[in-house]
Amino acid sequence: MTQLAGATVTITGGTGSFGRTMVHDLLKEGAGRIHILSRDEAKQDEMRQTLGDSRVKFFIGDVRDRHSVDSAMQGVDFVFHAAALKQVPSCEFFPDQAVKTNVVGSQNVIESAHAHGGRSVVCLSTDKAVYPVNAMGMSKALMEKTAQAFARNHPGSKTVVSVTRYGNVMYSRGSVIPLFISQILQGRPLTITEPRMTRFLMSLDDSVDLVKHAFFHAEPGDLFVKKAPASTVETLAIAVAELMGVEPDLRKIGMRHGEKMWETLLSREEMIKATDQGDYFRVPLDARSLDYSKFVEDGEDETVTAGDYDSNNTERLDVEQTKALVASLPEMQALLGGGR
Ligand SMILES: O=c1ccn([C@@H]2O[C@H](COP(=O)(O)OP(=O)(O)O[C@H]3O[C@H](CO)[C@H](O)[C@H](O)[C@H]3O)[C@@H](O)[C@H]2O)c(=O)[nH]1
Repeated sequence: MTQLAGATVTITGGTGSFGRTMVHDLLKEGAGRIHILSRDEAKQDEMRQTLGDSRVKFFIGDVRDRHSVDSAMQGVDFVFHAAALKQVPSCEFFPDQAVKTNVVGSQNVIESAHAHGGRSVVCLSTDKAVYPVNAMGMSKALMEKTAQAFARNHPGSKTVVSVTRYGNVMYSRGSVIPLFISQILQGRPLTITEPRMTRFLMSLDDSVDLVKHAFFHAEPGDLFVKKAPASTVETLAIAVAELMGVEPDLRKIGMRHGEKMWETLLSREEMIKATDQGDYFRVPLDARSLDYSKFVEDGEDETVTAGDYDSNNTERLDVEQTKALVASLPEMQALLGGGR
């Protein structure tokens, strides 16, 4: 029996793909109550009917509204904070909205969890928060800083706040694998932005593992990433085409606005401090309390020699390995098993 048995868990953004995967897992683990806080009543209703489990309670609200956050935190033990604005273009056009949800909203969640005596808060971040080039990544980077500042400024708190950073989720809504599949089904060429571009490849189950690892192992202000392989987009396109039984027909469209050639899960400054925990890297909080000298007068020599952990230098999958990984996804198995 894990520590989740009988526990009350609040999930913000609980009707999204991360939230749903987490709910299924928590129910299996014997969680006592699960509080879902989210904005969309239709999605909540659909989820309520599909789950049919009275342990899951639904709260309509918005992380921007502290009062609504408080109502979902009654009796809470664990908090998984997944609510976010995460689309690159919408955050680019409305950065103030990204700040309200991703930064101010996260602060509300953390402070509310603290006020309600929560044991552990895990905030979901993204590789796009490292060396960010777009407003989505920048606002997520500030969310991370907000979580770490809470830990630094509340040393005696019984609420442990940590961050998990995540790469691309394979088969998530609007992402490139379902796009390639729909292009294949329509007999169209696969659009590739830039063949050499690399991305970490992760599954939703990996994310649940990472969050649970953080729930139980985090010290205040810790940041965790799960090690993951990567492929180029060209390899990914060929792999999907071959799995679907068609000749790869690729059309290059060029890099899109606000994207990078590769993503970084840990910067070199973080890699210097990181400890290798097997499947995970843990980066402890930089707990120098308001020590301005480290930012101004004293540098660190190791920073020069250490390297990032990014989708170019992690394990690189070839076409066969990428096919095996994509074929293991439940969505892909349903598609291939059901015929085309
Ligand atoms: O037609 C396309 C579309 C995408 N890609 C490439 O495929 C990779 C993955 O693209 P996704 O769109 O699946 O993922 P992104 O890394 O671009 O980011 C996506 O996931 C983010 C969350 O991390 C945000 O939700 C964002 O808005 C969303 O586009 C990228 O290298 C991209 O350049 C192509 O080759 N062809």
